[in-house]
Amino acid sequence: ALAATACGSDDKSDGSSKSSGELSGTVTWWDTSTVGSEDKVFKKIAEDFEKQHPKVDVKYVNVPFGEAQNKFKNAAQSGSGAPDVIRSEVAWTPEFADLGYLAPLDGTPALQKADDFLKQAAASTKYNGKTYAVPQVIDSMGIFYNKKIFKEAGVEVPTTVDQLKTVSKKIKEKTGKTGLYLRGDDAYWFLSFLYGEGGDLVDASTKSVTVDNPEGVKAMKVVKDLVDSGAAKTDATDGWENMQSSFKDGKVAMIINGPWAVADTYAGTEFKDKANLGVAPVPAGSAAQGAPQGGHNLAVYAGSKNLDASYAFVDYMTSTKTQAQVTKELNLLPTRTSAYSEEAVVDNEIVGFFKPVVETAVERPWIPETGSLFAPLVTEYTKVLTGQTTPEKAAKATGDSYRKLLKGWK
Ligand SMILES: C[C@H]1O[C@H](O[C@H]2[C@H](O)[C@@H](O)[C@@H](O[C@H]3[C@H](O)[C@@H](O)[C@@H](O[C@H]4[C@H](O)[C@@H](O)[C@@H](O)O[C@@H]4CO)O[C@@H]3CO)O[C@@H]2CO)[C@H](O)[C@H](O)[C@@H]1N[C@H]1C[C@@H](CO)[C@H](O)[C@@H](O)[C@@H]1O
Repeated sequence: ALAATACGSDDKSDGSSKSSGELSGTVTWWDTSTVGSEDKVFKKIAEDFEKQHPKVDVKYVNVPFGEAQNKFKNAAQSGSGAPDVIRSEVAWTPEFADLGYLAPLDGTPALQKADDFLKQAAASTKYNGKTYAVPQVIDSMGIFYNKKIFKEAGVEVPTTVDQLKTVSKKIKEKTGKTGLYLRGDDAYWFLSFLYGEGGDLVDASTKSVTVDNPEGVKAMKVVKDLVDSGAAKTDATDGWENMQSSFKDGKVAMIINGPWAVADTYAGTEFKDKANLGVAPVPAGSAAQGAPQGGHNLAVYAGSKNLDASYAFVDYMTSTKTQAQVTKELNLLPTRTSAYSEEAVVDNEIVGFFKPVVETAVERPWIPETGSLFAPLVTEYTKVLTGQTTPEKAAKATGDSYRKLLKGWK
């Protein structure tokens, strides 16, 4: 069991007494994991923590990914209703830290064996020299493909955008199915094509906006061409559901996705036989190949009335053993180096594929504004894919929005 820190008075006004080092009180945890596939695993692990700390009551609250960020900011700002612990997406963490909403964790029981965390995962938890969260999962993206359809069409997995078009054409001819479902309502699905043209959204080292560089315009042309050529299909809304159901029902041969989608994908008719799911690197563009880095951290609300139990909970939820259990049950990638030598992780095929992908994933700038780059981008990205604007106009409009957001950037 996790020994609480022995310092401090036995009885605290906030009801979290630590007599004889025992933790007590309530820890409210906002989890953003996917309901129906991930949430039950995380809920069960939280209950295991309660068994180790009978006087602690973990109030598990599942808050949808699309709502949690603003919900937390509103609650933290108003000083009421914020949880003790939040599952803070990698881009939310620097923003929450900058706003003063997160408790620094250096030197607390929440952050044990800090050098055991992958450096890419730890990067999003550091802000102004302090650590404001503990990495829980790290992820990136790859091509998910249906081996049966590929076999039927007699094609190999594409390694470039050009091959993606050729392969999709052949799949259409041989099976009548569309090659790729390209998610059109979430700009995260644009990034690997942007990186493939040698572009990026911004360059934090020179404080310059780069999304409207020629590489950015080219990438917008690439994704437009995938849809216009019939290689890919897309939707302006309900992208997650449409992408997952098209792939799970065998209506498309490929999607681009990450480890967080594996549990849901395996529930599809096409993947009852898990061996039918193949995963491969995202296709290279004309200049480069690269996938974005994502993931989630656990952070403690600066205004928590039960810091001691919250620290212990975060440590438990991100421990080597817990990470190995999450990999075993959900195929998610650990953030602790030590977890990668746990038996359940060593043999995991999804981890085997995504570990090198994560290690070479394109680093994002962990500045407070980094998460805010997606809303203006998705507006233009969706319009390009649905023929409502041109690649040139979309890139320029996005760049202009970024220059308003990033004061003083070129
Ligand atoms: C627009 C958003 O832009 C950015 O988000 C980026 C994000 O930065 C990228 O990294 C990437 O995230 C990956 C993610 O890394 C990857 O793990 C996975 O996550 C899985 C979980 O694995 C799965 O367990 C489950 O949770 O489900 C998760 C999601 O499936 O997939 C994610 C990609 O989906 O892509 C995000 C963009 O989507 C902003 O950060 C905001 O989120 C912003 N939304 C705000 C917008 C506000 C109004 O404007 C609104 O008022 C606000 O309330 C909204 O918050």
